[in-house]
Amino acid sequence: MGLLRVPPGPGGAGRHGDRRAFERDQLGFLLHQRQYGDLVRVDDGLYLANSPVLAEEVFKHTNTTYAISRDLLGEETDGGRASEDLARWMRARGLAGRGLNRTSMRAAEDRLAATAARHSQAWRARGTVEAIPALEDLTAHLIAEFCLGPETGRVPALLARLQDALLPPVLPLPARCRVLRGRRLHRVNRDLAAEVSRLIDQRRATHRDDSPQVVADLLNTARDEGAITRQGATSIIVANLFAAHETTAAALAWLFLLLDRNPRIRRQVRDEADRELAGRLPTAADVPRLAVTESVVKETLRLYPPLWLIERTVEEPTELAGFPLRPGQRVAVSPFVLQRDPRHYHEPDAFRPDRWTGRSPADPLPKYAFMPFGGGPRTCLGTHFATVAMTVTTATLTSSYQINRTPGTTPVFSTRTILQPHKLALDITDHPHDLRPRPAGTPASSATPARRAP
Ligand code: HEM
Repeated sequence: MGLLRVPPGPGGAGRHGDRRAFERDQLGFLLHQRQYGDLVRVDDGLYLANSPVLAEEVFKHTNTTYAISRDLLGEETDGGRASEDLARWMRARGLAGRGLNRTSMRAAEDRLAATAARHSQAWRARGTVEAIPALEDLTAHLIAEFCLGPETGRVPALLARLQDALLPPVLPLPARCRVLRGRRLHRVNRDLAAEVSRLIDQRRATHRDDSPQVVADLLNTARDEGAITRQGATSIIVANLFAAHETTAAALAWLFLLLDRNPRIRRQVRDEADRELAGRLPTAADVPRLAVTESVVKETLRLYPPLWLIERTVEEPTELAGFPLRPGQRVAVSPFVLQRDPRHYHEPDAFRPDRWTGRSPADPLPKYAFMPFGGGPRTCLGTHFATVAMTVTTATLTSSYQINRTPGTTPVFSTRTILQPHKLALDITDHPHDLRPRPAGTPASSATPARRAP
C-alpha cells in the first residue's frame, strides 16, 4: 500500500526522477507524461497535474493550501509569502482589478485601437519587423497608456530594459557575472518604479475630476481614502505593466504566425474587419461583432499559451487525486498540455478557430480545459485587457496592412522565458484600407468612408 502512495511517473520511485529530460525538451517531455495519468510524479519534489479537475483543485486553493512558487519576475519565492504581504497584495489587486474589468475595458477600447494604429505606423516605414520586439514595444505602449494615461514618460523604454535584464542566461554564469546581472536587474526595477511613481503623482495633480479614466486614477482615489499607499499603487501598476506586455506580445506574434500559415482564415479575419469597420478604427461598439477575430485570439491562446507551465508550492499537508502531498513539494499545471488534450478537443493540434464559434452548449468544455489566464484567486488580472487588446490590435493591423512572414526565415520555438516564436520576421505592406479614427461625436454605425492608400 505504501508504494502506491506515490503517483506513477517517468522517474519511478528514485530520488532524481527525470528532470534532466525535462530540461532537454520541455514541451515534448510534458506532452509525453500524459501516458502516466492525471497526476504524474516527475521527481520527489515535483508532480504534474494533467486534468482540468486537478488543475481546478490546485488553483482554487492557491493562497491557502498552495502558494505561488514564482513572483511576476519569474524569481522563485520561498513558497508562502508573509501573510501580511499577501493580504496587502490581494487588496491592491482588488483595487487595480476594478480598472481592468469588463466594464472599464468597454470605455477604453477606442483608445486601444488608436494606440495600436499610431504605433504600427512606424512599421510601415521599416517594411520588415522582427515580431517579438516590435509587438513588445506596441503592447508596452498599450498597457502603459491604459494604466497611466497618454503621458507614459520612459516607461515603455524601461520595460524593454527590464525584459533584457531578466533574460535567463543560456549557460550558467560565473559568480561575478551573476552578481552584476542581479545589480542590473535591481537598478532597472528601481528606475521603473521611480518613473511609475512620478507619473502616478503627475496624474494625481492634473486629473482631479470624479471620473477615473485610467487605472492610476482609481488608485489615486484609493490613496486619498487611505486604502492604499503611494508605494502600493506603484507596485501594482509595475506588476501589471510587466505581466501584460511580454505575454500579450508573444500571443500576438503566435497569432500572426498562425494567420500566415492559414491564408483562408487570414482572409476571413480581414473580410470581417473590412465588413464591420468599413475603413474605420475599431471602437467599443465593434468588438462584439468581431467574432471571427475573437475566435482566432482564443484559438491562438489555446495552442500557444504564453505561460505554458504554472507551478504551485504545497503550503500545508493535503492530498491530490488520492495521493498525499507534503509542504515544500511542487505541483505544476501546464496550460499547453491541458489545452491539447484529445479528451477535450477534436484534432487538438490543429488551428481551428471555428471550434469556438461552433461548439454545442450540450458539449460544454470542462472549466480548466482552457486556462491560458490561470484561475482561482490569483487568476490573471489582465484577462479582459489581453483579450480585447489582442482583438482590437488584430483587427486594426490586418485591415491596415498585409502581414506576411518574411520568405526564407524560420522562427525559433522558445520556452526560455514564456512561449514565444523568436526571430519571427514579418513583412509589412499596405492593405488597400488606411484606417482613420471616427470623428468625435459620430455614432459607431455611421462609418467614415475608407481612404485608399496611395
Ligand atoms: C495573453 C496575455 C496574457 C496571458 C496569457 C496571461 C497569463 C497569466 C497567467 C496564467 C497568470 C497566472 C499565473 C499564476 O497562476 O501563477 C497571470 C497572472 C497575472 N497577470 Fe496575466 N496574462 C496576460 C496578460 C496580462 C495583462 C494584459 C495584464 C495586465 C493588464 C496581466 C496582469 C497579470 C497580473 C497582475 C498577474 C498576477 C496576479 C496575481 O498573482 O495575483 N496579465 N497572467
